[in-house]
Amino acid sequence: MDAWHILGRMTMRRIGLTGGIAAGKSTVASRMAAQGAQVIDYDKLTRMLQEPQSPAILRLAARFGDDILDAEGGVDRVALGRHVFGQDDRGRALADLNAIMHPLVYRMAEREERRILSDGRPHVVVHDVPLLAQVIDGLPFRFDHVVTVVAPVDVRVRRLVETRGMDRSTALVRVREQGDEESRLAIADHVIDSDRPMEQMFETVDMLVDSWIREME
Ligand SMILES: CC(C)(COP(=O)(O)OP(=O)(O)OC[C@H]1O[C@@H](n2cnc3c(N)ncnc32)[C@H](O)[C@@H]1O)[C@@H](O)C(=O)NCCC(=O)NCCS
Ligand SMILES: Nc1ncnc2c1ncn2[C@@H]1O[C@H](COP(=O)(O)OP(=O)(O)OP(=O)(O)O)[C@@H](O)[C@H]1O
Repeated sequence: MDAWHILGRMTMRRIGLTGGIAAGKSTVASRMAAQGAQVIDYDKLTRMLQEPQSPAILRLAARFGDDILDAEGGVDRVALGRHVFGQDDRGRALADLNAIMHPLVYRMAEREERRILSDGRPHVVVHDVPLLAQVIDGLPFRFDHVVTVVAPVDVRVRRLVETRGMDRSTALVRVREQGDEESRLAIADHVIDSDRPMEQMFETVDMLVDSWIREME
């Protein structure tokens, strides 16, 4: 183990955070940040890597065609989504998308973590990864704790309808597409139920962040 990893272990707690669509993961991540945690948002990293000039662009266009590009030369995510999810060879297309995106996303996450730790102070670093249960074995990180945010299917569907303007049947399809709640629960050592009043949920989040800070003392 090199000096960097020894230093990293002494000065950080690394947390994996996940949850199905509309389960409340972003709400929990924001609360963790407000309590002093540093959050690395993998969705945001993916979107940055799909902007013009990114090293992912040429490879995505070579695999999926120039029509996945928008007028500025970034990725048109709706068009890319159609290529990936709308084809017969969906499994193959998804594997190819992952093979292009994942190494780049992980490298950015590693860089971001190094930047956070560079002040030499102890940090709770939260990796906010929507598909954590699927990718956890391939990540170049091991987590001290994994948190999964959950809510019942009907609550998540209602949230998608009320806050994201989706119709009920589309919302149900989106929730079911991400139906693998069991694997999200299997990797978790803490489960946060977002089908409780916000203040109660925040109390749980605050207690967890406090306990991780104490683990570093
Ligand atoms: C395919 C893309 C362009 C579609 O974008 P769009 O904004 O239209 O939809 P959104 O991101 O909300 O995804 C739609 C649905 O597909 C699922 N999905 C997206 N990417 C993946 C993936 N790599 N594997 C399995 N399911 C996926 C999501 O969970 C969601 O339910 C986008 O999801 C994408 O770039 N995915 C790759 C993500 C990735 O590799 N992330 C790395 C971090 S682990
Ligand atoms: N405890 C709670 N009580 C009431 N509403 C909540 C609670 N937790 C989250 N919500 C609401 O649920 C909705 C979805 O939450 P959020 O955006 O955090 O989900 P998400 O899991 O990040 O979703 P996605 O992965 O789709 O981005 C938001 O409108 C949020 O305010």
